[in-house]
Amino acid sequence: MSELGHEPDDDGVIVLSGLTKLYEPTPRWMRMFARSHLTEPVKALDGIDLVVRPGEICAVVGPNGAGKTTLFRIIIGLTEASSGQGRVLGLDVARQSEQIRQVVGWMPAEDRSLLMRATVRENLQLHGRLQGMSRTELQERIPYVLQTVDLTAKTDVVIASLSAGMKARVRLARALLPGPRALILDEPTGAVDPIAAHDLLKLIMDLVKQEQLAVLISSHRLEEIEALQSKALLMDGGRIKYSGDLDSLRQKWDRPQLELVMADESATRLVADGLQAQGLDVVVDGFAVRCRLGDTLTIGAVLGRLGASAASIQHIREIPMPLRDLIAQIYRLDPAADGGTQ
Ligand SMILES: Nc1ncnc2c1ncn2[C@@H]1O[C@H](COP(=O)(O)OP(=O)(O)OP(=O)(O)O)[C@@H](O)[C@H]1O
Repeated sequence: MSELGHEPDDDGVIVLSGLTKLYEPTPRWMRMFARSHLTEPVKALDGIDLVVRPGEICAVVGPNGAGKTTLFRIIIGLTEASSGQGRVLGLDVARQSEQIRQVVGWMPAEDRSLLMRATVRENLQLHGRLQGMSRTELQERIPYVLQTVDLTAKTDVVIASLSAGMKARVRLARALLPGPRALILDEPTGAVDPIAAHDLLKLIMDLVKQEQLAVLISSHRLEEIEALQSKALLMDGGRIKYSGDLDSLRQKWDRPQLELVMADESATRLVADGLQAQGLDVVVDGFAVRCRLGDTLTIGAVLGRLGASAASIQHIREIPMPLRDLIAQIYRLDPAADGGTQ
């Protein structure tokens, strides 16, 4: 085992196994003092297994309360797991959180963690010092991380005057300060407009490639997750609904739409009627007819049954399901999806 506890036969940077978190009810005596309290235990995580390797992005997706933030907080040692094991580069999340924070960059969801009246440099200096970095280290590292996130020109500007996109990049720069091997990004584009969000994600993808970082990222914007070409961990009520790459998820659950385009209205009507006669739900849009085939029908069989009217079809294409529909389908329809594959 190396200085960092890395085990040579283990290629996962982040390795979680059977991670469980139970938030206990607030003790009775404390309830009257607490702003909010729990009367029942809450199982926020229930047996989470995950491996994220160097150069890999894993998107953690789930509705509010699914357990995403709890998972992240356990990895960086802000919350203790109730059972199971978590390792980052072989370091134990429960016992070695200080060392873990030196190899993991954490980007929290909100700007609240930034000092609004201090400059970008002052924010990074404060954060670095709190993380135990020396002044000399910071003198070298701050210009480097600001250049990485393209904020050199804003080094001595106060945070309050920056756009939401720039503030997000400051939070990313802060996560990069220790020269991390892994990044944990909680809703990095939450308050950011779509163009700045696109640039931020592009930056993250380039960084992952160049520095072979292992990344865990949560986002409610599923189109962003698709663009990241990441693995996905779908969570619900603290449990895994699916774990694996997006291509396999598509292969397993995608029910693409079939679009047939004809040259005129009468041909369109004929084809639409022919599809309806096969029991398909049909949408007509101009001279295009769209339908989903379901699990059992093939395009060949459908066209064969259309008979002579198939000759009037000018163009056929399959339209993949948008990722949000695909994921919604997994959450809605498929209890058997629980646990998925790695
Ligand atoms: N400190 C806490 N004490 C008690 N319960 C908590 C605490 N933090 C989270 N929970 C509960 O644990 C569950 C998971 O919450 P968590 O914040 O991890 O989910 P999330 O997926 O990050 O949600 P969101 O998308 O809303 O941020 C929820 O039921 C939440 O109410």
